[in-house]
Amino acid sequence: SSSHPLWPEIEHVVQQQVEWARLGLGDSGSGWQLFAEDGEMRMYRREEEVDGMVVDPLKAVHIVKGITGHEVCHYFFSPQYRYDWETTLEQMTVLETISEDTCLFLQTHKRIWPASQRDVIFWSHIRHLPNNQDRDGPDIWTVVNHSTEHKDHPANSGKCVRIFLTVCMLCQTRVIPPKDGTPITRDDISCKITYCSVVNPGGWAPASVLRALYKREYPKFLKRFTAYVINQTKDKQIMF
Ligand SMILES: CC(C)(C)c1cc(CCc2ccccn2)cc(-c2ccc(S(=O)(=O)CCO)cc2)c1
Repeated sequence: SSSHPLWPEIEHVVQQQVEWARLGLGDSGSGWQLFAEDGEMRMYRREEEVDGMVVDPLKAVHIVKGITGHEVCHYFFSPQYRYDWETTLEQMTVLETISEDTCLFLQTHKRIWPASQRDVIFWSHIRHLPNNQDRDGPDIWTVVNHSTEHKDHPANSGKCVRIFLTVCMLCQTRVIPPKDGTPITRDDISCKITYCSVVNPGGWAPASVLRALYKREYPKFLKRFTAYVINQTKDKQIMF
């Protein structure tokens, strides 16, 4: 509900992330390095450090056939599916259901050797930005996850190092209606995904270790997640 204390921050961060995700990668001078490619998926990162810690922003663009942006965002946002696709997840708790499109999560992730175990608290918001203003404008679905504090779970109070993240999953659905006017099937749809992520690993971890971990884990994550959505939706009615 828009009266929740987090609402102004949610509104601001969602607008900012949608703008950021919709920006291209700029010219080569903007520092984005292509570090992973797999079929239609292209993953870019920039090398950035904050207080000596690696916080390399990541931007991935992927085009997936047979699913819609609404379906991608539905499976990314909804807590009930997360253990199916988030394999680094050890424990997920919904601390608060702020509204039907906004939740507060506490997640502990499995330890990724040699870094120590991490946890994260973030709000997650799903939003449909229809293109009703101009017909051929993009119809966008997005999920934004952004770290926040919680009075009952102070950072670094237990066994885990607290990480901080901002993640935006932005999707644009493309439909090519069949010429003969027959109903649209999954062969006629595709989804352009822009996934932006900045993960601050919290406690100190060697830059080389983190960069190797990011390089290995991120491509796996996006491939696994999109394959999961394809598999979950293949025999279901299209969710536009
Ligand atoms: C390695 C990397 C892929 C960057 C990574 C490592 C870890 C585990 C914690 C961690 C971080 C840094 C170093 C070691 N372990 C967590 C995450 C992470 C967590 C959450 C989300 S989310 O968008 O909120 C989807 C819901 O889970 C995305 C990414 C990423």
